[in-house]
Amino acid sequence: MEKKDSTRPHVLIFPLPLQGPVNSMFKLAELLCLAGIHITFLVTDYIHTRLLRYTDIHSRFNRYPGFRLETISDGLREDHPRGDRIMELFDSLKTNTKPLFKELLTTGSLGSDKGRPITCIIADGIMGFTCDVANEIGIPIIYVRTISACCLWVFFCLPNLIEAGELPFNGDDLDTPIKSVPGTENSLRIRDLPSFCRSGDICHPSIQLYKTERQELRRAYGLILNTFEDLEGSILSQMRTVCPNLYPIGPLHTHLKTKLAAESTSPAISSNSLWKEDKSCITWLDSQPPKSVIYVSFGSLAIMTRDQLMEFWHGLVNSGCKFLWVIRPDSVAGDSEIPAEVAEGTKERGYIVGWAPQEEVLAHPSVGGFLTHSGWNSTLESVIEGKPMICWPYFMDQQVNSRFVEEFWKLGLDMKDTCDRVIFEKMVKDLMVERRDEFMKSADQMARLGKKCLSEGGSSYCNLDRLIEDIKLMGVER
Ligand SMILES: O=c1ccn([C@@H]2O[C@H](COP(=O)(O)OP(=O)(O)O[C@H]3O[C@H](CO)[C@@H](O)[C@H](O)[C@H]3O)[C@@H](O)[C@H]2O)c(=O)[nH]1
Repeated sequence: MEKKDSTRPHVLIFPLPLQGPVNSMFKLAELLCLAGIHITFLVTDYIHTRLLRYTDIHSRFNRYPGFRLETISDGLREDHPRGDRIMELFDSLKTNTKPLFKELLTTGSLGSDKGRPITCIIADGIMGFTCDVANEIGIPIIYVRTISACCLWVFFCLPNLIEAGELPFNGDDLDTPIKSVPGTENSLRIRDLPSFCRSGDICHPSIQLYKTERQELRRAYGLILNTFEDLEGSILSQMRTVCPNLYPIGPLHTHLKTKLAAESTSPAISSNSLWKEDKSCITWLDSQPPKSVIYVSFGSLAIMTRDQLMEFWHGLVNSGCKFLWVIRPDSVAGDSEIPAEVAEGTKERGYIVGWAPQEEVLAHPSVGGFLTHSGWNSTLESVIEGKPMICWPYFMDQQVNSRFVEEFWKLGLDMKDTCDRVIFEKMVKDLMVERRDEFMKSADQMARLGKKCLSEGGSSYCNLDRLIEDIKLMGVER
């Protein structure tokens, strides 16, 4: 018998309002839409304004009649530098957005999509207030974390690190090995832990926030991760000992492309970018020899000093490699203009844009390597395209990711804690020429495994099927 509309699954998706998480949660939303699940996607007003300005999000989701975009306030002034002062954003979400979220779910329009109530919430696990509300009103919640499993595992182990006296760190030697993160074979050093772990203060707000992740994530029905077994299997096994119901369904962007291709549906032409994409760089790449270009981008939040910019510039020029460099207008501290020397000198050797269509860039045959800040989306996008990386982590999970790239996965070089033109020049030459074969062997293999896990019977394919089944059951049970 046909189920009544009111028992059809209707998922509310609420991402953390930052570029990386919004990006991957849209991919997840589209994967669920393809499975016939109704989605209400909740974004903050700030994110909504940028999506309307830089994407054609509405026409893109038009093909899914069950998709709706809704907005909520993050409680901050419009000109607040959210990306720069993330803890203030977190605090405001908890204080100001939480009551609005509850109101939307209990009295507002969210639950009234033609009589189809919300049957499941999928929210970023760092926004624990969503779980408070979900539990209060009796809606099952599944958490998502859009960082790597390896970083999340370090968060899970923070209480162990504190108990063992490895944190707070009051020493001088950042190469001190870490012993209280099982499964990492003592290969992590203090410098490879999330940046806030270097603080000698146990009361540091980030330590206080992330040390509760293990308990926090266990409050939810399960945890969705944008990763895959062949990449992070040993860490996922460790995580399952404390958080058994994991859904590793990544890499999400390729998972979506694979599903769309299987349905003979054209992939989305628009992106989820919160900046204006400059597609002219693709034309420039078209004119370059295969694998000759190093792509340089530090994601949506990282900020460098003018000195650091100049060190990178000289290193790139001295390496003799062509480069494509994303310099966001807000990415150089105190400077919105690219120095004339850099702009002028780049004409011969490379191309600079304010924001690139990154997935397309990394898939381009002319790109041979990636200088990245090691944000998790960028890392996965590089892994799946088989492009080796030089990692210059800026903060948080990026410190852990960059260590895994070099030490565990052998996919590139970790340049954390230094920004020196000579070191960088050598690394570019190693990545692109001298040690190319060594890196390409691991990169090709991991890219192959990353695609295989998305084909029928593959781990991410099966985990997505399981997630969809579980969501559908929640719809029937409510
Ligand atoms: O010119 C550009 C630069 C980036 N991107 C996209 O922007 C996203 C950037 O995401 P990510 O690489 O994860 O970096 P951040 O924007 O810095 O992401 C934040 O969120 C991530 C988790 O989602 C964390 O891993 C990071 O540490 C955190 O800084 C990626 O999908 C890129 O494809 C573009 O489209 N064009």
